Amino acid sequence: MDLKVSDLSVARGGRTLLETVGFRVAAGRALALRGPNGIGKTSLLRVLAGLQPPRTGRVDPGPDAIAYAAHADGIKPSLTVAENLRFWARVFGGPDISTALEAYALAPLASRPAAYLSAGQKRRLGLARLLVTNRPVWVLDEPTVSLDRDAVALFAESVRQHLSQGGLAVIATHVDLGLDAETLDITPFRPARPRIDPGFDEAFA
Ligand SMILES: Nc1ncnc2c1ncn2[C@@H]1O[C@H](COP(=O)(O)OP(=O)(O)OP(=O)(O)O)[C@@H](O)[C@H]1O
Repeated sequence: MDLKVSDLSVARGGRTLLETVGFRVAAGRALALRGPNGIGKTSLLRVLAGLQPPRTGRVDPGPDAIAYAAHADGIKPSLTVAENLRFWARVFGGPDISTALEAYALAPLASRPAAYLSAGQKRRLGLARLLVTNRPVWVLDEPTVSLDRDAVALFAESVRQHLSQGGLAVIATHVDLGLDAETLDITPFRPARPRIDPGFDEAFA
């Protein structure tokens, strides 16, 4: 399955950030989104994931094919690491959690409540969640923030595995992830003149 984005306009807080965004990511490929702070990378990813509507344009396939991982990873603090993963596996109809635990070296932490995890451990749990979603399109916002070098390597290996199984990934990042990814700088999609759209109903902002 390929991801096709066409003629997308992205707004945040009533302001159009990006216009006529278009790209295609083939199955088995990763795309790294680049651009300066505040350009609209997170906002674009939120549109891809269906968390906010585009002003114009299309994303194919829709949110049901997409697993999104961002800063607030939807981790339930009172559940343990294993319980969090089992919960998501049930919600998404995904596989057994053992692969996810192993991929992010989380087995020693399996019975620890998520509330007690360090920032990097939380991030590993949020990324491990992708592996129990069974979804082909990964949309990742700064996935390596808080990760140490070993964890970045685990992440890169996990993405490689996903791609080798026919998945694809769109990753907003400021760092080189060591992946064989194409790069798209979204700066040219900034509107030439500022556009305010006070009437635009930005649901789920
Ligand atoms: N809820 C919101 N309401 C209004 N404006 C917002 C909201 N969230 C973000 N913005 C603004 O929208 C613009 C784009 O933000 P976004 O987070 O998409 O940028 P980014 O490219 O991901 O930045 P960074 O590289 O710093 O993560 C910024 O100017 C930001 O201040």
